[in-house]
This record gives sequence, structure tokens and C-alpha cells, in this order.
Amino acid sequence: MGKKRIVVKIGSSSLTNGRGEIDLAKLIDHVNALVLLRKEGHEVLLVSSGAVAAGFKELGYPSRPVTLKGKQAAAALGQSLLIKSYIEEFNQRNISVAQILLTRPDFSNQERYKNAFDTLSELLARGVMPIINENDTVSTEELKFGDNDMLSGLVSGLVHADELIILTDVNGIYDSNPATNPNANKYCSLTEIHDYMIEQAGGAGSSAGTGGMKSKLIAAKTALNLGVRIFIGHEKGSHKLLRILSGLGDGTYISREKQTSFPIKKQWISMHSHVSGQLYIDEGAEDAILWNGRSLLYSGIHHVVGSFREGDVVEVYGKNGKLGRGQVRYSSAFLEKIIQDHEKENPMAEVIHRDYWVAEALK
Ligand SMILES: Nc1ncnc2c1ncn2[C@@H]1O[C@H](COP(=O)(O)OP(=O)(O)O)[C@@H](O)[C@H]1O
Ligand SMILES: N[C@@H](CCC(=O)OP(=O)(O)O)C(=O)O
Repeated sequence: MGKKRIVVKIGSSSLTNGRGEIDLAKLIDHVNALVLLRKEGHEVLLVSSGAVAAGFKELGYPSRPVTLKGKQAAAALGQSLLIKSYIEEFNQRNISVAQILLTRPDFSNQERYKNAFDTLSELLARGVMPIINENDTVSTEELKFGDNDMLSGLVSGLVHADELIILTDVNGIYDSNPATNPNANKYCSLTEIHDYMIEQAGGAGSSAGTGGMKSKLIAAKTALNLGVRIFIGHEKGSHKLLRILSGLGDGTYISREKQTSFPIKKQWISMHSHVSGQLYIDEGAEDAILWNGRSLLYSGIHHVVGSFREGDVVEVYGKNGKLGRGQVRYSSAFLEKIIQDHEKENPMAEVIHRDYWVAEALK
């Protein structure tokens, strides 16, 4: 088996006992499996949920808090308990652990996004086990990833992972929630995630989990589009991750015949950037950027909307609507002046280089 880069996501229900405490036996089972994966030479990153579910008892709540401050306080406490257990267990197996807590703005700010990539790459190069969670204590509802399924999908794209393994309390994706429908049928393998599957999927199966299968499917779709293969399911024992990797896991495998990974600058433009304006282009330019893999030149732009600066991201429209988005080399003021003055002195100059352009179909 070739050496792979693998992101493993573990849900709250697979780490805690439902009463606001860590289930150490479950945690140790995951640690053993992660260690075996590394022993085979694979690079492994862990996205671990469970902060809220591990912290609410000690905080004094009888059940999972529902208020924002309750969840954030439980997460602050539970994250410390979780990482303490991970450090103890991994250190006993001679592996160093690094905690990374991310927020949405770490992805929407291009510099922070690149920093996250560099830091994770450095940790992997030095053999450290990165353990990632959302920084729940400072993430307000509007600034959240949604849940850790999406975080794991985005992280797997960011690090160009070969595989994303989502471990949960159900053994795969069904055509309806198996917890409520005994006749639900399982998908053993998929090559695409269709919108109807997302619509059919239900919410969380336990009071510990948050997003349910719906959020796993949305995250899997994102990861698939970023060139990552995905497994969603349930397994036990120290060989579980190796078994999953060899194709024998109890769950659903999702992969395309041809997986193409997406450069991180394009991932950022496509999924995380803020749009500052619009460019309207003619048919020749549309053909050039959509079908011939060319950059967008001055000469193809007939209309500029919004106020943007060099380096901002804009949407590009053609005759039939939105074509995609890209990062511009010139400000709106500069482009407007050129169009107004018919001053197309250098019609060949690139406004959006093809390496900084993402077509709508690829998003
Ligand atoms: N179509 C479906 N197929 C499988 N599971 C589903 C489906 N719809 C809803 N679920 C529920 O999703 C749950 C897993 O999600 P969740 O509770 O958020 O777990 P985790 O804490 O691991 O993220 C399962 O326990 C199951 O009850
Ligand atoms: N960041 C939160 C996890 C949120 C979440 O997505 O939980 P889960 O559905 O169990 O993966 C926590 O650590 O409690």
C-alpha cells in the first residue's frame, strides 16, 4: 500500500458517554488505530469533536447545554480534558501531539489560510500528530464552520489529503435515517453525492452529535470536489483504520474514478474569499477563460461593478450569468478608467490570471 495523507474525523458520540464525560475506552481505541496507521508510514491528521460533550458535566450541567455561553464554556473545559487525554495516550506511544483550534476567519483571510497550511505541513514533516477542532469558545454562530464534518472536509482539501475517514455511530449512509426507518437501505459505495441524498438525510442520532448525516454528506461533497476520497462509517478495534483503508470498512466509500486535487489558492478563491465586485465580459473572453484555459484580459471586459482593490476577488459574468470568480490584478478604479477612456493601450494585460480563476462548475 502506498503512503498516504489521511484526515480522520471522530464525532462526539464516538468519544464520549452521553453524560458529559470522555469515554476513555473509546478514545484509547481510536488512538491505537491512529498509531497503527502511522506505523504503516501514513501521514495522519485528526479532527476531533467532543469538546462540548466531554465538558458539560464538570461544568455543572445535567445535559448538553443549549445556550451559546453554556456550549462555549463546556467546550473550553471539555477541550482541555480531551487534549489532556490525547496527550497522555499518544505520549505513552511515543508520539507528540499538537492542538490546533480553527475559526472561520482562519479560512476567509488568505494569509491566515496559508499560515494554517504551512503550520500543518511543518507538524506533519516533523512527525507530530495534529489534533484539530473548531475554536468553539470564540466562534459565534455566524462565524462557525457549521460543524466538524465541514471542518474535516475543508482541512482534507487544504492539506491535499488522499483520504478523509469520518468515524461515527452509524455504519454508513442510508437512503433514510436507519435509527427511525428499519427498512432504510445502505449505500456501500458512491461516486457522487446528489442533492436529493442530502435532502433525504436526517439530523444527529444522539444528543452528543450535532449535524447528523446531512452535514456529513455536505462535507463529503466538498471534500470530493477537492479531490479527496471519503469513507463514512463505524468500526472498532486497533486495526479499524487499516481495514477501512484496505476497502473492507463497514460504511460507505465515496470516490470518483479520477480524483484531481485543487491548488490551495484556488480552494481559497472558490470557497473562502469575500467577493468585492463583478466584471462583465464579452463572448470572446468567455470562451477564452471557460473553454481554452486562458487568463482574462483587459480587452474582454465591458463593465465593472463595485469597488475593489488589486488582489481582491470578484465574480465574472458572461451573457448567460455567472461564470466563476477570480483574484484581480487591478483595482476597479483603474479598470473603469481604461474602459471609459477606450484606452486599451495594453489589451493583452491579464486582469485575472488563469491560476487565480475558478469556474463556477468547479465549485
Ligand atoms: N440517511 C442517514 N444515514 C445514516 N445515518 C443517518 C441518516 N440520517 C440521519 N442519520 C443519523 O446520523 C447520525 C450520525 O450523525 P451525528 O449524530 O452528528 O454523529 P457524530 O457525532 O459522529 O458527528 C446517526 O446516528 C444517524 O441516526
Ligand atoms: N466543535 C464541537 C463539535 C461539533 C460537532 O460537529 O460535533 P459532531 O457532530 O459530533 O462531530 C465540539 O468539539 O464539541
